[in-house]
Amino acid sequence: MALQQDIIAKLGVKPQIDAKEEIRLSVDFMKSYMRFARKTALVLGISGGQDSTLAGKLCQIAVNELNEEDAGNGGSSESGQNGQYRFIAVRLPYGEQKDEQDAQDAIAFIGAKHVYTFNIKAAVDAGAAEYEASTGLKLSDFTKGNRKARERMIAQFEIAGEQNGLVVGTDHAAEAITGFYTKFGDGAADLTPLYRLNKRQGRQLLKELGCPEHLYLKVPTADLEENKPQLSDEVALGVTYDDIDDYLEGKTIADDDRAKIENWYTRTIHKREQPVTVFDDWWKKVDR
Ligand SMILES: NC(=O)c1ccc[n+]([C@@H]2O[C@H](COP(=O)([O-])OP(=O)(O)OC[C@H]3O[C@@H](n4cnc5c(N)ncnc54)[C@H](O)[C@@H]3O)[C@@H](O)[C@H]2O)c1
Ligand SMILES: Nc1ncnc2c1ncn2[C@@H]1O[C@H](COP(=O)(O)O)[C@@H](O)[C@H]1O
Ligand SMILES: O=P(O)(O)OP(=O)(O)O
Ligand SMILES: [Mg+2]
Repeated sequence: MALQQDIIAKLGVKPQIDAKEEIRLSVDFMKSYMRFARKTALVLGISGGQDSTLAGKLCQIAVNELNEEDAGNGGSSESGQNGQYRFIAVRLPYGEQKDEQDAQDAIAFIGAKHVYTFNIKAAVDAGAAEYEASTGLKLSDFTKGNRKARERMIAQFEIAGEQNGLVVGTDHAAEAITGFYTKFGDGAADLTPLYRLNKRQGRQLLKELGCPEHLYLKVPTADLEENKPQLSDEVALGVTYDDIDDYLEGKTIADDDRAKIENWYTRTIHKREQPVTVFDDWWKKVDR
Protein backbone atom coordinates (compact mmCIF):
# COMPACT_ATOMS: atom_id res chain seq x y z
CA MET A 1 0.00 0.00 0.00
CA ALA A 2 2.84 2.36 0.88
CA LEU A 3 4.42 1.80 -2.55
CA GLN A 4 1.07 2.38 -4.29
CA GLN A 5 0.63 5.72 -2.50
CA ASP A 6 4.22 6.66 -3.27
CA ILE A 7 3.76 5.90 -6.99
CA ILE A 8 0.46 7.81 -7.16
CA ALA A 9 2.09 10.84 -5.53
CA LYS A 10 5.17 10.67 -7.81
CA LEU A 11 3.06 10.46 -10.96
CA GLY A 12 0.55 13.05 -9.73
CA VAL A 13 -2.59 11.01 -10.48
CA LYS A 14 -5.98 12.13 -9.16
CA PRO A 15 -8.61 9.51 -8.26
CA GLN A 16 -11.25 11.52 -10.19
CA ILE A 17 -10.95 14.32 -12.69
CA ASP A 18 -13.04 17.02 -14.26
CA ALA A 19 -12.25 16.59 -17.98
CA LYS A 20 -12.78 20.29 -18.82
CA GLU A 21 -10.41 21.37 -16.05
CA GLU A 22 -7.71 18.92 -17.16
CA ILE A 23 -7.99 20.05 -20.78
CA ARG A 24 -7.52 23.65 -19.64
CA LEU A 25 -4.57 22.69 -17.41
CA SER A 26 -2.71 20.98 -20.28
CA VAL A 27 -3.49 23.70 -22.82
CA ASP A 28 -2.47 26.55 -20.50
CA PHE A 29 0.68 24.68 -19.52
CA MET A 30 1.76 24.32 -23.17
CA LYS A 31 0.92 27.93 -24.01
CA SER A 32 2.87 29.38 -21.12
CA TYR A 33 5.80 27.04 -21.68
CA MET A 34 6.00 27.98 -25.37
CA ARG A 35 6.04 31.66 -24.45
CA PHE A 36 8.74 31.02 -21.81
CA ALA A 37 10.90 29.00 -24.25
CA ARG A 38 10.22 31.47 -27.12
CA LYS A 39 9.28 28.57 -29.36
CA THR A 40 6.63 28.83 -32.01
CA ALA A 41 5.93 25.23 -32.98
CA LEU A 42 4.83 22.01 -31.30
CA VAL A 43 5.88 18.78 -33.04
CA LEU A 44 4.21 15.42 -32.44
CA GLY A 45 3.99 12.03 -34.15
CA ILE A 46 0.40 11.02 -34.84
CA SER A 47 0.06 7.22 -34.87
CA GLY A 48 -3.72 6.81 -34.99
CA GLY A 49 -3.76 5.72 -31.32
CA GLN A 50 -5.51 7.29 -28.32
CA ASP A 51 -2.60 9.14 -26.75
CA SER A 52 -1.27 11.01 -29.78
CA THR A 53 -4.83 11.87 -30.83
CA LEU A 54 -5.38 13.49 -27.44
CA ALA A 55 -2.00 15.20 -27.19
CA GLY A 56 -2.32 16.42 -30.80
CA LYS A 57 -5.76 17.92 -30.18
CA LEU A 58 -4.48 19.74 -27.07
CA CYS A 59 -1.50 21.07 -29.06
CA GLN A 60 -3.76 22.37 -31.83
CA ILE A 61 -6.01 24.11 -29.29
CA ALA A 62 -2.95 25.67 -27.62
CA VAL A 63 -1.48 27.12 -30.82
CA ASN A 64 -4.90 28.33 -32.03
CA GLU A 65 -5.38 30.20 -28.76
CA LEU A 66 -1.88 31.71 -28.90
CA ASN A 67 -2.53 32.96 -32.42
CA GLU A 68 -5.93 34.39 -31.42
CA GLU A 69 -4.44 36.14 -28.40
CA ASP A 70 -1.70 37.70 -30.52
CA ALA A 71 -4.21 38.80 -33.15
CA GLY A 72 -6.31 40.34 -30.36
CA ASN A 73 -3.26 42.35 -29.30
CA GLY A 74 -3.08 43.85 -32.78
CA GLY A 75 -0.14 41.64 -33.65
CA SER A 76 1.93 43.30 -30.95
CA SER A 77 3.28 40.06 -29.54
CA GLU A 78 6.95 39.78 -28.59
CA SER A 79 7.80 38.67 -32.09
CA GLY A 80 5.22 40.93 -33.72
CA GLN A 81 4.04 38.21 -36.12
CA ASN A 82 0.44 37.14 -36.33
CA GLY A 83 -0.39 33.46 -36.85
CA GLN A 84 3.15 32.44 -36.08
CA TYR A 85 2.31 29.51 -33.78
CA ARG A 86 1.99 26.11 -35.45
CA PHE A 87 1.25 22.55 -34.52
CA ILE A 88 3.17 20.18 -36.79
CA ALA A 89 1.62 16.70 -36.95
CA VAL A 90 4.06 14.06 -38.17
CA ARG A 91 3.09 10.78 -39.70
CA LEU A 92 5.94 8.34 -39.05
CA PRO A 93 5.01 5.02 -40.65
CA TYR A 94 7.44 2.15 -40.98
CA GLY A 95 6.63 1.37 -44.64
CA GLU A 96 2.86 1.11 -44.92
CA GLN A 97 0.85 1.28 -41.73
CA LYS A 98 -2.08 -1.12 -41.40
CA ASP A 99 -4.19 1.37 -39.47
CA GLU A 100 -3.29 4.36 -41.63
CA GLN A 101 -6.96 5.37 -41.86
CA ASP A 102 -7.07 5.85 -38.07
CA ALA A 103 -4.06 8.15 -38.29
CA GLN A 104 -5.80 10.17 -41.01
CA ASP A 105 -9.00 10.28 -38.91
CA ALA A 106 -6.94 11.54 -35.96
CA ILE A 107 -5.38 14.29 -38.07
CA ALA A 108 -8.85 15.32 -39.30
CA PHE A 109 -10.23 15.38 -35.73
CA ILE A 110 -7.24 17.41 -34.52
CA GLY A 111 -7.69 19.85 -37.42
CA ALA A 112 -3.93 19.89 -38.03
CA LYS A 113 -2.91 22.42 -40.68
CA HIS A 114 0.73 21.34 -40.97
CA VAL A 115 1.31 17.64 -41.64
CA TYR A 116 4.52 15.93 -42.71
CA THR A 117 4.94 12.28 -43.61
CA PHE A 118 8.34 10.90 -42.72
CA ASN A 119 8.71 7.23 -43.60
CA ILE A 120 11.20 5.73 -41.15
CA LYS A 121 11.66 2.41 -43.00
CA ALA A 122 14.79 3.22 -45.03
CA ALA A 123 16.60 4.69 -42.00
CA VAL A 124 15.61 1.85 -39.67
CA ASP A 125 16.55 -0.87 -42.16
CA ALA A 126 19.87 0.80 -42.97
CA GLY A 127 20.77 1.07 -39.27
CA ALA A 128 19.77 -2.52 -38.61
CA ALA A 129 21.84 -3.75 -41.57
CA GLU A 130 24.83 -1.74 -40.36
CA TYR A 131 24.52 -3.28 -36.87
CA GLU A 132 24.59 -6.75 -38.39
CA ALA A 133 27.48 -5.95 -40.75
CA SER A 134 29.63 -4.31 -38.07
CA THR A 135 29.04 -6.85 -35.29
CA GLY A 136 28.43 -10.00 -37.30
CA LEU A 137 25.41 -10.54 -35.03
CA LYS A 138 21.70 -10.71 -35.84
CA LEU A 139 19.58 -7.80 -34.60
CA SER A 140 16.49 -9.14 -32.83
CA ASP A 141 13.04 -8.09 -33.99
CA PHE A 142 12.46 -6.69 -30.48
CA THR A 143 15.51 -4.39 -30.51
CA LYS A 144 14.79 -3.37 -34.09
CA GLY A 145 11.36 -2.33 -32.75
CA ASN A 146 13.03 0.00 -30.26
CA ARG A 147 15.13 1.39 -33.13
CA LYS A 148 11.86 2.37 -34.85
CA ALA A 149 10.79 4.37 -31.79
CA ARG A 150 14.21 6.07 -31.68
CA GLU A 151 14.14 6.87 -35.39
CA ARG A 152 10.75 8.55 -34.81
CA MET A 153 12.34 10.56 -32.01
CA ILE A 154 15.20 11.70 -34.30
CA ALA A 155 12.78 12.83 -37.01
CA GLN A 156 10.72 14.88 -34.54
CA PHE A 157 13.78 16.54 -32.97
CA GLU A 158 15.09 17.36 -36.44
CA ILE A 159 11.83 19.10 -37.32
CA ALA A 160 11.73 20.93 -33.99
CA GLY A 161 15.39 21.97 -34.27
CA GLU A 162 14.90 23.39 -37.74
CA GLN A 163 11.56 25.06 -37.13
CA ASN A 164 11.85 26.66 -33.69
CA GLY A 165 9.77 23.93 -32.15
CA LEU A 166 9.39 21.72 -29.11
CA VAL A 167 8.83 17.96 -29.27
CA VAL A 168 5.70 16.83 -27.47
CA GLY A 169 5.64 13.43 -25.76
CA THR A 170 2.59 11.31 -25.02
CA ASP A 171 3.83 9.72 -21.80
CA HIS A 172 1.07 9.47 -19.21
CA ALA A 173 0.73 7.82 -15.81
CA ALA A 174 -0.48 4.44 -17.11
CA GLU A 175 2.62 4.15 -19.34
CA ALA A 176 5.06 5.79 -16.94
CA ILE A 177 4.23 3.36 -14.14
CA THR A 178 5.28 0.33 -16.20
CA GLY A 179 8.07 2.12 -18.09
CA PHE A 180 6.35 0.89 -21.24
CA TYR A 181 8.14 3.04 -23.76
CA THR A 182 11.48 3.00 -25.51
CA LYS A 183 14.19 4.74 -23.52
CA PHE A 184 15.30 7.79 -25.54
CA GLY A 185 12.75 6.78 -28.19
CA ASP A 186 9.14 7.75 -27.56
CA GLY A 187 10.29 8.36 -23.97
CA ALA A 188 12.24 11.40 -25.18
CA ALA A 189 10.41 14.71 -25.47
CA ASP A 190 10.56 18.35 -24.40
CA LEU A 191 7.18 18.46 -22.72
CA THR A 192 4.56 15.88 -21.81
CA PRO A 193 1.07 17.41 -21.46
CA LEU A 194 -0.61 14.09 -20.56
CA TYR A 195 1.66 13.39 -17.60
CA ARG A 196 -0.57 12.76 -14.50
CA LEU A 197 -3.49 11.18 -16.46
CA ASN A 198 -4.20 7.46 -16.57
CA LYS A 199 -5.57 5.73 -19.66
CA ARG A 200 -9.29 6.09 -18.86
CA GLN A 201 -8.85 9.73 -17.89
CA GLY A 202 -7.29 10.29 -21.32
CA ARG A 203 -10.42 8.73 -22.85
CA GLN A 204 -12.56 11.06 -20.72
CA LEU A 205 -10.75 14.08 -22.17
CA LEU A 206 -11.16 12.79 -25.73
CA LYS A 207 -14.92 12.28 -25.20
CA GLU A 208 -15.19 15.82 -23.87
CA LEU A 209 -13.35 17.08 -26.95
CA GLY A 210 -15.80 15.30 -29.30
CA CYS A 211 -13.36 12.70 -30.61
CA PRO A 212 -14.73 9.91 -32.85
CA GLU A 213 -15.32 6.87 -30.64
CA HIS A 214 -13.23 4.46 -32.71
CA LEU A 215 -10.10 6.45 -31.89
CA TYR A 216 -10.44 6.45 -28.12
CA LEU A 217 -11.80 2.90 -27.89
CA LYS A 218 -8.96 1.53 -29.97
CA VAL A 219 -6.76 -1.22 -28.51
CA PRO A 220 -3.48 0.43 -27.41
CA THR A 221 -0.42 -0.87 -29.29
CA ALA A 222 3.16 0.22 -29.86
CA ASP A 223 3.19 -1.92 -33.04
CA LEU A 224 6.97 -2.14 -33.10
CA GLU A 225 7.60 -5.83 -33.73
CA GLU A 226 7.29 -7.35 -37.21
CA ASN A 227 6.85 -10.83 -35.74
CA LYS A 228 3.98 -9.66 -33.54
CA PRO A 229 2.05 -7.08 -35.60
CA GLN A 230 -0.18 -4.78 -33.55
CA LEU A 231 0.66 -6.63 -30.34
CA SER A 232 -1.54 -5.02 -27.70
CA ASP A 233 0.15 -3.29 -24.77
CA GLU A 234 -2.02 -5.32 -22.39
CA VAL A 235 -0.84 -8.66 -23.81
CA ALA A 236 2.80 -7.50 -23.76
CA LEU A 237 2.48 -6.26 -20.17
CA GLY A 238 0.39 -9.17 -18.88
CA VAL A 239 -1.94 -6.75 -17.10
CA THR A 240 -4.91 -4.66 -18.27
CA TYR A 241 -5.10 -0.86 -18.40
CA ASP A 242 -8.27 -1.12 -16.28
CA ASP A 243 -6.19 -2.69 -13.51
CA ILE A 244 -3.36 -0.18 -13.98
CA ASP A 245 -5.89 2.68 -13.89
CA ASP A 246 -7.57 1.29 -10.76
CA TYR A 247 -4.18 0.95 -9.09
CA LEU A 248 -3.32 4.54 -10.00
CA GLU A 249 -6.65 5.72 -8.59
CA GLY A 250 -5.73 4.12 -5.26
CA LYS A 251 -8.13 1.17 -5.54
CA THR A 252 -7.44 -2.34 -4.34
CA ILE A 253 -6.74 -4.78 -7.16
CA ALA A 254 -5.97 -8.52 -7.26
CA ASP A 255 -2.66 -9.41 -5.60
CA ASP A 256 -1.11 -10.94 -8.72
CA ASP A 257 -1.95 -7.85 -10.83
CA ARG A 258 -0.56 -5.57 -8.14
CA ALA A 259 2.63 -7.66 -8.06
CA LYS A 260 3.01 -7.46 -11.86
CA ILE A 261 2.53 -3.68 -11.91
CA GLU A 262 4.96 -3.12 -9.04
CA ASN A 263 7.48 -5.41 -10.69
CA TRP A 264 7.29 -3.39 -13.95
CA TYR A 265 7.63 -0.20 -11.91
CA THR A 266 10.75 -1.38 -10.06
CA ARG A 267 12.45 -2.83 -13.14
CA THR A 268 12.03 0.42 -15.05
CA ILE A 269 13.05 3.02 -12.45
CA HIS A 270 16.11 3.85 -14.56
CA LYS A 271 13.81 5.06 -17.36
CA ARG A 272 12.16 7.66 -15.14
CA GLU A 273 15.50 9.02 -13.89
CA GLN A 274 18.24 11.02 -15.55
CA PRO A 275 21.32 8.94 -16.55
CA VAL A 276 22.90 7.65 -13.35
CA THR A 277 25.82 9.63 -11.88
CA VAL A 278 28.19 9.17 -8.96
CA PHE A 279 25.86 11.42 -6.95
CA ASP A 280 22.83 9.13 -7.35
CA ASP A 281 21.88 6.52 -4.83
CA TRP A 282 18.28 5.68 -5.77
CA TRP A 283 19.52 2.38 -7.24
CA LYS A 284 21.08 1.32 -3.94
CA LYS A 285 17.60 1.35 -2.39
CA VAL A 286 16.01 -0.88 -5.03
CA ASP A 287 15.12 -4.33 -3.77
CA ARG A 288 16.07 -6.71 -6.66
N1 LIG B 1 3.71 2.72 -25.14
C1 LIG B 1 4.01 1.74 -25.88
O1 LIG B 1 3.14 1.03 -26.28
C2 LIG B 1 5.45 1.47 -26.16
C3 LIG B 1 6.26 2.29 -26.97
C4 LIG B 1 7.58 1.92 -27.21
C5 LIG B 1 8.07 0.77 -26.64
N2 LIG B 1 7.23 0.02 -25.88
C6 LIG B 1 7.67 -1.19 -25.25
O2 LIG B 1 8.63 -0.82 -24.31
C7 LIG B 1 9.59 -1.85 -24.22
C8 LIG B 1 10.93 -1.27 -24.51
O3 LIG B 1 11.87 -2.26 -24.37
P1 LIG B 1 13.02 -2.23 -23.30
O4 LIG B 1 12.51 -1.60 -22.05
O5 LIG B 1 13.57 -3.59 -23.22
O6 LIG B 1 14.07 -1.31 -24.06
P2 LIG B 1 14.61 0.16 -23.80
O7 LIG B 1 15.57 0.42 -24.87
O8 LIG B 1 13.50 1.12 -23.60
O9 LIG B 1 15.37 0.01 -22.41
C9 LIG B 1 16.42 -0.91 -22.32
C10 LIG B 1 17.77 -0.18 -22.24
O10 LIG B 1 17.81 0.52 -21.01
C11 LIG B 1 19.12 0.43 -20.45
N3 LIG B 1 18.99 -0.19 -19.13
C12 LIG B 1 18.42 -1.41 -18.85
N4 LIG B 1 18.45 -1.64 -17.52
C13 LIG B 1 19.03 -0.57 -16.96
C14 LIG B 1 19.33 -0.20 -15.62
N5 LIG B 1 19.02 -0.99 -14.59
N6 LIG B 1 19.90 1.00 -15.40
C15 LIG B 1 20.18 1.84 -16.41
N7 LIG B 1 19.92 1.55 -17.70
C16 LIG B 1 19.37 0.37 -17.97
C17 LIG B 1 19.97 -0.38 -21.42
O11 LIG B 1 20.63 0.52 -22.27
C18 LIG B 1 18.95 -1.13 -22.22
O12 LIG B 1 19.37 -1.38 -23.55
C19 LIG B 1 9.18 -2.90 -25.25
O13 LIG B 1 8.46 -3.89 -24.59
C20 LIG B 1 8.32 -2.13 -26.21
O14 LIG B 1 7.36 -2.91 -26.88
C21 LIG B 1 5.95 0.35 -25.63
N1 LIG C 1 3.36 5.07 -36.66
C1 LIG C 1 3.52 6.20 -35.96
N2 LIG C 1 3.39 7.40 -36.59
C2 LIG C 1 3.56 8.54 -35.89
N3 LIG C 1 3.86 8.58 -34.59
C3 LIG C 1 3.99 7.42 -33.94
C4 LIG C 1 3.82 6.18 -34.58
N4 LIG C 1 3.98 5.20 -33.67
C5 LIG C 1 4.24 5.80 -32.51
N5 LIG C 1 4.25 7.14 -32.66
C6 LIG C 1 4.51 8.16 -31.64
O1 LIG C 1 5.07 7.52 -30.50
C7 LIG C 1 4.18 7.64 -29.39
C8 LIG C 1 4.18 6.39 -28.57
O2 LIG C 1 3.46 5.40 -29.23
P1 LIG C 1 2.96 4.10 -28.50
O3 LIG C 1 1.82 3.58 -29.27
O4 LIG C 1 2.57 4.52 -27.11
O5 LIG C 1 4.12 3.21 -28.53
C9 LIG C 1 2.83 7.96 -30.02
O6 LIG C 1 2.00 8.63 -29.10
C10 LIG C 1 3.22 8.84 -31.19
O7 LIG C 1 3.48 10.15 -30.79
O1 LIG D 1 0.56 6.59 -28.24
P1 LIG D 1 -0.51 6.27 -29.23
O2 LIG D 1 -1.15 7.48 -29.79
O3 LIG D 1 -0.03 5.34 -30.28
O4 LIG D 1 -1.66 5.55 -28.41
P2 LIG D 1 -1.66 4.08 -27.83
O5 LIG D 1 -0.55 4.00 -26.84
O6 LIG D 1 -2.98 3.92 -27.18
O7 LIG D 1 -1.44 3.12 -28.95
MG1 LIG E 1 0.22 3.38 -30.30
